[in-house]
Amino acid sequence: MIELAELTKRYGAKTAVDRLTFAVRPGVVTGFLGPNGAGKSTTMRMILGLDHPTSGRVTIDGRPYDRLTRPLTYIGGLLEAKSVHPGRTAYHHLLCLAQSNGVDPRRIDEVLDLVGLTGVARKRPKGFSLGMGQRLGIASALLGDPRILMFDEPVNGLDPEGIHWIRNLMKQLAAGGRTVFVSSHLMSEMALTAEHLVVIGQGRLLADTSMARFIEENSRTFVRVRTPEPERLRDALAAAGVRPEQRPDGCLEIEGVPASRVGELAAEHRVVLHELSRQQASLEEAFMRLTHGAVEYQAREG
Ligand SMILES: Nc1ncnc2c1ncn2[C@@H]1O[C@H](COP(=O)(O)OP(=O)(O)OP(=O)(O)O)[C@@H](O)[C@H]1O
Repeated sequence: MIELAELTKRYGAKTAVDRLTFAVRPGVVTGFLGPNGAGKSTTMRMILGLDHPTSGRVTIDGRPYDRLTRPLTYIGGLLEAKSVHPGRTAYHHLLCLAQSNGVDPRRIDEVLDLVGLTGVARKRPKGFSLGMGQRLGIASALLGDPRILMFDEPVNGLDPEGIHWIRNLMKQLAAGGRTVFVSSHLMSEMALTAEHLVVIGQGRLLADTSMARFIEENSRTFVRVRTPEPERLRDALAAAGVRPEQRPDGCLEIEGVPASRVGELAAEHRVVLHELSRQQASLEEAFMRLTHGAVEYQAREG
């Protein structure tokens, strides 16, 4: 488990991370979201001991990162910035990490195989594509077979097959009881991967909740109906105290009543329906609604 308590980081007058308190628990993939500059990378760097908090603390299974012996066996991290020595082959990069963390070198072939880099193990990463670099970063994170994994934008540069692979890998790791904490700007991808969400804006915690609840609480859910007899349906609904809203495309929208009830009322009054569906906003819409006031860098519309 990763635990943050009042974690704060200031750069001069700029507060990048502002009293963040939350826990990332095992068993589910936890998504970490926030607009550009919200403080996600700074938070992740502090978790891995790469940046020192101005105040507050963060612990990995109860201990700060710099107090872990053989840290790679506790937490594996993939951060956006590449930290691969350009002169070493992929295999040697992993070997150095294994040796400094007391990891059995036999694990190297396992992780290279797992990320699909066995064929280029003896090549230098400077010739790697962005996607191959990401895969090597993921191999490094998995090397110590840690209970906690943290990925900053892991799908960056990956092709659709690679994205599918990393999504399933994260889900499998979580299903096996590991703690998986992942940031991404791709909302559709996050919606498919994470079960729990932590959302920050301007360094502050905005939400720490399940994916389903996050969407429900930050969006409008309604029933959409299309009928060739809108007046008759409107009367049938009005008789039951339900007031639909007419949309320019001819559909009716109804809030606060389940789709099943709308269908029953239409059936009772023998009104033909061409469409009856429950509409819920996407994660992207819910995210935009919640973070609207916390966006630091915003382009002008138009
Ligand atoms: N070394 C630094 N010195 C000064 N300011 C910094 C430094 N690192 C980060 N910041 C500032 O702290 C804030 C948070 O940055 P951070 O990179 O953590 O955000 P982020 O959520 O990861 O953003 P993005 O989604 O764009 O990657 C930003 O305003 C950034 O400019």
